Amino acid sequence: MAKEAEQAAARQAVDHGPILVWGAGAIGGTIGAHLVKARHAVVFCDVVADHVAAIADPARGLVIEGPVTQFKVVAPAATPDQVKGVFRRIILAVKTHDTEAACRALLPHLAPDGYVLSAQNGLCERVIAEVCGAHRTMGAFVNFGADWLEPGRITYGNRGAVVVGELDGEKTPRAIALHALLQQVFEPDAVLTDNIWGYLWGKLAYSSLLYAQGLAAHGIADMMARPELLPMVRALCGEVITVARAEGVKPLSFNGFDATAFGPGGTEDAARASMIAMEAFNRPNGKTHSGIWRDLWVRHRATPADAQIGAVPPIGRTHGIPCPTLEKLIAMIHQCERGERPMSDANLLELLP
Ligand SMILES: NC(=O)C1=CN([C@@H]2O[C@H](COP(=O)(O)OP(=O)(O)OC[C@H]3O[C@@H](n4cnc5c(N)ncnc54)[C@H](OP(=O)(O)O)[C@@H]3O)[C@@H](O)[C@H]2O)C=CC1
Ligand SMILES: CC(C)(CO)C(=O)C(=O)O
Repeated sequence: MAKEAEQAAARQAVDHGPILVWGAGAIGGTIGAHLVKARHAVVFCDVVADHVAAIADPARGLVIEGPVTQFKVVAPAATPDQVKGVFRRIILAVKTHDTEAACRALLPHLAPDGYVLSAQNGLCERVIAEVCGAHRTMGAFVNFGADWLEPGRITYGNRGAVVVGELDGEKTPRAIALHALLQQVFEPDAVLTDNIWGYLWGKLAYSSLLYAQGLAAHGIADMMARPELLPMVRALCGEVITVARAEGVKPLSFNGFDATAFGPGGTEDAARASMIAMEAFNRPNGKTHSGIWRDLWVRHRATPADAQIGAVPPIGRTHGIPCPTLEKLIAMIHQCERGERPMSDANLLELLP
């Protein structure tokens, strides 16, 4: 069957009813707003009552702004206790550490033949599968940049990789349909993969660099432009990728991040080239600093460190793989959360092996 015909058949078979976006912040709000703009029925759910009120209010609405696009949509929105109905497609975009609580709250609204798509960082698909069932869990990897500014306002800072895939790698009709939908309404370069775990572990390795940036004053591109940090970058990514390989996962590359360069046999030259490529990807971006930096220094709230990169050292221990640089980074992040360590570019030097 031709690709277009296959996508159309898949859509007809599985695209029924409105999409519920659970967690309407930077990521959920940006994807959901694009769906609404393309005239798809979307219901937003978020715990921030004033954000919910803004999205549903024609006088306020959900505004997407920034260098990529600017528009406003108005859509039905509710706090978790107000959500009504059962949905076949739920996009989950809460912070990693809120995943289990959100899954338990959304469970009554998930159709028996529906699915939850994790538009998140970390290994959230494991948690969703535990609560909702593996057959009702779809994987996603997102690397576009967005920030929630205030109720009803989100900056879409830069395009980035968007990937979807079933946990077992099968190209099911629902995965084909969802991929086609995201390509049409949001990211033309969206990818349908048979190795979603490879992308998720790749993003975990990249995320370790985003956590490191969270300790510093300068942004992601500036951190990648510091050659003296190459050993830190190699140590952090190397630890994550070594654990991934022990788990039987082959981490994948994206947006300048070269998973091979940081894996077994990866050379210093290849790692340096990847740092340069990551700098080039991030340099023009409207989102200059990581979400972790924003949690620490703008929103003054706890980061998802333990639920995200913090998941790696315990998995490493089951394989006898130590992760000393990651553990040091997590401890430093917690010092920042407690107000015991100021933001400083010099923090990164402490992570040199
Ligand atoms: N922002 C970015 O550029 C990127 C983010 N990611 C990942 O995407 C995921 C979402 O992050 P992001 O959009 O930035 O986060 P945001 O904090 O902007 O949005 C999450 C929203 O979900 C709300 N929320 C928390 N708990 C619940 C719940 N139980 N039910 C419903 N809503 C809830 C939050 O409220 P409250 O604030 O009160 O907790 C917040 O409004 C994370 O895993 C992140 O790491 C991935 C790539 C890029
Ligand atoms: C910086 C970004 C958008 C990846 O490029 C990210 O994933 C984050 O802030 O958590």
